[in-house]
This record gives sequence, C-alpha cells and structure tokens, in this order.
Amino acid sequence: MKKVVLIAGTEHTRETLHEQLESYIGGIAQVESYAIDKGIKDKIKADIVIISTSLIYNEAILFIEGVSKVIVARRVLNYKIIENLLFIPEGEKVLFVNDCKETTQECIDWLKKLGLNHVEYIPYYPGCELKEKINYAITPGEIDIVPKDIANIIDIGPRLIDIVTIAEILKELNVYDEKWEDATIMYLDKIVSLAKKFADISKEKTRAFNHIKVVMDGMKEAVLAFDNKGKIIVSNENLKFIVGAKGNIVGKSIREIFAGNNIIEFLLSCDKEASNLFEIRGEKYIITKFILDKDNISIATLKSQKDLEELEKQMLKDLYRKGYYAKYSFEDIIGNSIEINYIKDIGRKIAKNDLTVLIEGESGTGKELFASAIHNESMRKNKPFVAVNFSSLPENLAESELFGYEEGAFTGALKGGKKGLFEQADGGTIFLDEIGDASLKLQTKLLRVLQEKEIMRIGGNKIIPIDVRVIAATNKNLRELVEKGEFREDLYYRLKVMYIKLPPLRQRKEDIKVLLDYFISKKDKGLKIKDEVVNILINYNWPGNIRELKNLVEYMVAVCNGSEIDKMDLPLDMLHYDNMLRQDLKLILDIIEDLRKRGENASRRKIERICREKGINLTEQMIRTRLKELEKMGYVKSQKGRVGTMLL
Ligand SMILES: Nc1ncnc2c1ncn2[C@@H]1O[C@H](COP(=O)(O)OP(=O)(O)OP(=O)(O)O)[C@@H](O)[C@H]1O
Repeated sequence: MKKVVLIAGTEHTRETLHEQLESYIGGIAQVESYAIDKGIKDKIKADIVIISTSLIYNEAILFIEGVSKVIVARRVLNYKIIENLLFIPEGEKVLFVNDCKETTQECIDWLKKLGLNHVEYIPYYPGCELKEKINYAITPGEIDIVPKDIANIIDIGPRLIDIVTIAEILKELNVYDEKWEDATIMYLDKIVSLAKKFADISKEKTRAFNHIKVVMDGMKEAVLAFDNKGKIIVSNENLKFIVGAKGNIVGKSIREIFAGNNIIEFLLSCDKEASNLFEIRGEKYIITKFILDKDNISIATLKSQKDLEELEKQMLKDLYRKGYYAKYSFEDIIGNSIEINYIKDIGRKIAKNDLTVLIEGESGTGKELFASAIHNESMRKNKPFVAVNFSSLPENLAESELFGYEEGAFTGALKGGKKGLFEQADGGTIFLDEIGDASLKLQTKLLRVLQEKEIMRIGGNKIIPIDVRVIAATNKNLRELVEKGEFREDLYYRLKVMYIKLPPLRQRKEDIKVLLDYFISKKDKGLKIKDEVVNILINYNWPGNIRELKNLVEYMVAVCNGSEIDKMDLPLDMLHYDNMLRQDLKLILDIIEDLRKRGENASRRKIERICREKGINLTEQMIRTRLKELEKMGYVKSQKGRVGTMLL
C-alpha cells in the first residue's frame, strides 16, 4: 500500500486535514500526518508528501527524504461551517483573525469572492493592535490569537484541501479512474445539500449559490445540479462553456440548455448512477449522473473524451518509459491454421475474465505474445504489464526483485527501499515466464501471493495488498515436474485456472507460408520467396518454432541479392530438408500425421497395413529402419508400448 504523508503547520490543521484525507483515500493508501508546531523528529519517507500550504514549504521540505512526489495543497474554506457567516448582520465590522498577514488577507479575499461581502472585514494577526470595539471575530481555527473581549467568535475551522488537489493525489496513487467519481460525489454531495438548505431562505440564496459556484468553478470538470423536474440549481463556468450558454442558467430547465432528447432523457432517468457518451456541439463527452438520495437532486459531471484520452495517453507514456507495457495484441498473432484460430478465440475469451492463466508450449511458440495480447484485450489494458523470466532470474535476487525490500533489509539495499515487480504491476498483469524454473522456495512464496493477494517486502512488516492478474508460462511439462516433486501441486492448480496449450509449428504447417510472407514483408516489402524454398521449409521440423523462423527470415533477407529468396539463400544445413526427402520416408511421415489427426497411435503394424492398402509393400522391419532414420533427422520419436511413433 502506498504511503501518503501530510505535513501541516499546526496540530489543529493536521487533525482536520488528516480526517479529510482519510475520507478520500483511506483504504487505498496509508495516511500519516505531522504538525510542525509539535516538532517532527525523524526524516519523512513516503510515496507522496502533501504540504498543507506554500507558507510552510521551506520548513517542511527539510524533513523530507526519499519521497517520489511532493504536492502543495490548494485549500478552500470549509463550506460546511461557512453558513454561520451568513447570519452576521449587514454592515457589521468583523475581525478576521489568522496566524500571519498573508493567510489573513488570502482568507478575506476568499470570503469576498464567495459573495460574503455584506460585512466589513478587518485583518488581525499577531502584532496587530485593536483600536476600536468590535463584536464579531472570524478565525480559521486560530482561537488563541483572537483578542479577549470580543463577544461573538466564529471558528470556521481550518481550510480544507480542494478537489483539484484531491484529483492530483488520486492520479499519483494510480486510482484516479476508479475513485474520481466517488470523490466527486462526496465533495458535491455536501455542497449541494448546502445549496438546498439555502434555497429555502430566499434572501440568502444568491450568496449561497455564489459560494457554491466558486467552489465548482475551481473544478476541472463541468458540473451541473438539477431537481427532478430538470430545473438547474447550480452549475459551473465549464458547463456553460461546453453547452455554449451565456448569462445565468440557474433556474432554467435542462431542456433549454441541452439540445437533443437523448441527453435530457438520460439526465432525467431514474437510474441512481449512470454514465454514457454523448455529442455536444461536435465534441464527445462522457456524462456521469448520480441522484442524491436525501434531496432527490441529481448531479451530472461532463468530461471531454479528448481529455480522458489525453490522461490515458499520459499514463501509458509513463508505463512505456518504465518498459512495463504489452507490445502485442491478437492482431499481431499471425497464422491461418485451425489450431491457431481456435487458440486465438479461446485467448480472447480468457482476456475478458480476470482469472489466472497458464500457457504451455515449446520455446518460441508465442507464449509471451499471447500473454501480451490477453493483457491488451483485458480491462487492465491501460495498466502495467510486467514480465519476469524465471530462467534468467538468479535465485538470490528473485525474492527481492519480485517482492521488493525495505531500507536496511540487507547489505547493499537501496536507501528508501525498493518496490518489487508485484507492486510495480499493481492494477495490471504480471507475466511469470518459465515458471517451471522457479525454485521450490520461491514457489511457496508465489503460492501465498496468489492465495492472499498481498505481499510483504523483505525486511518489512507491512502487508501490502496487490491487485494483479497472473499469467504464467512454461516450456516444460509442469504435470511431469509435479510428479517428480519439482513443482508444487497446489501452485500448479492455482495457476492452471485458465489454460492454453500452444502447438509447435511443425503441427500447424499451414502457418509456415503465412508467417514467412509476414516476416519477409516486415523486413522488405517488395521481396518474394520462391515456392521451392517454402517447400523445403515446410519439410523442416522447426525445433525453435516461430522464433527460429523469424531468425531465419532475417538471415535470408540479409543474404538475398535478388528480388526473390531462392534455395541459395538458405543456410547449408537447411538444404538437407529439400524434397530430396525420400518418397518412402515422406509416405511414412504422412501416414503418421494422418493417424495423429484421427487421434490414433502410429504402430509399425498399422503403418505397414496402410502402406499395403496404398499398394506399397514395406515389411515391419523395413518400416523400423525408416522410422529410425526419421528419428535421427528429428521428425519423429519412437515410444515404447502402445503409443507407437509420434511426430515431433
Ligand atoms: N503467431 C505468431 N505470429 C507472429 N509472431 C509470432 C507468433 N508466434 C510467435 N511470434 C514471434 O516469435 C518470437 C517468439 O515468441 P515468444 O517470445 O512469445 O515465444 P515464447 O513461447 O514465449 O518463447 P520462450 O519460451 O522461449 O520464452 C517473438 O518475436 C514473437 O513475436
């Protein structure tokens, strides 16, 4: 879990802002807070530090160490308490009391901007002298400074963090998409309730609405609140800009403001919460609306699709910078064979759920390609895709790489500790490649993460919840490893919730030509390949699968001088797979392939019978020597017992 630290000037402000932060991000982040007037003993380490005001910035920054982001909060007066000010008699002199000249003036300006200018404000801070008798004092939490003999003191409490700063914090925590709507409802709910309250006191109405408007104008989104008849109660400048309205729109009907019945219908529908895409004056907007239960008032926010795309792009750029992105989609998986189309189909379905996946297949068959495509078609597509390869991860580093560590966890540990790959992948997908190479100790740890969905850094004592989808891959037969006691059975079943088995290239020979054309055209658009070369390559058994084919294309394109790749452009050892493959051997291979397709064993007796049916007489002994030859060439593997001969 990320750590957010608040530094405030005074204890009173700290308490109020801490509570406010907890209400917005409690549960998503661990919130800690300090007040400078109470003294700060240790250096502060956190993911985000929020400084309550720029006035304490220089002092606060001295306490910070190893922080990824510092945010200076923008603050607004606490609108819950502000209503008390409306009842101060007109024309009254009011002392505004705060801790220094700048903040005092800032708050007075704010109150005036809110429309609360029916009284005369007199600034007062330590060092000022009170020259006349004054009946009212207002202070944002600085009661101790208020002169003794003032009869009415209104403590409006410390100013709160504004919604723009809240949005910035949510973005830094990577939860903007999921949490922004909730934060907006929470923020607007209070404001609109206040509006409703004042709507009943008609003489105070304008002032209250002015206040709400200032708060709403500070928001980046366009906002609108209306009653169940569609009468607008409050809106902000951004909304007027989007709909192209001039003058005051409060009191008008939403029908006058929005053209097009579909938007009106949507806004007035009884759905408690709904979201949809609409076009307004040629631009696309996502409109989200909620009905506030207690007041039966609806709030709608409008976000430009362009801005959202921009935000998404920004987040993606960040992932690209770190290399945590998935390069491929299903369109990049080439092949026309029934096998590959079937697996692509399954893969697309798997992408739509959020379950753990195990991909098995020989080296180079495209396991990482599929994992990447699944991520890119899943709901996690805009979040990180982090790949870990267990075959190249040294045992002694694996744990710290995966789970991270705290500062001082071991000699050489970085200052401030380090996030592990599971934490880096939070919200997205982690691809555990060559999982069969993970040690038993690591398997136990991985099992725990999969079961509990949480990790603990090395040397740490905090439990960090993790929201990641796991896709594992292996070129080993995990079932066999389980039987040999080299792979934990419980982990095997945890991983194999969804399962994909990628067939080797020699079992989908139809794809060879398509893949050759594809990789050649990627290197050199105009270059062709002669059929005789394709035929040789179809006869080859491709132990390195598509990776080997891709590398071969690189070679052929590099050595080819003409406009067509011919036999002479093949590496020498490949020429051996020319159609020189003797007819008798080819016949036997074809028979084995046919039997495999029908799900039958290829015993020597069966091969002998089929040959006979085709009018070719080969004894079982002759078939045995030919199978031996084919085995030497890497085409088949003879198994003892009833299984017979298998194609490789
Ligand atoms: N169907 C395909 N279409 C296009 N390219 C493919 C296809 N299958 C694999 N490739 C390419 O072949 C190479 C190997 O693929 P990938 O790394 O996904 O295989 P892998 O099974 O994960 O291999 P390993 O087990 O060795 O890690 C990559 O460059 C990949 O883009």
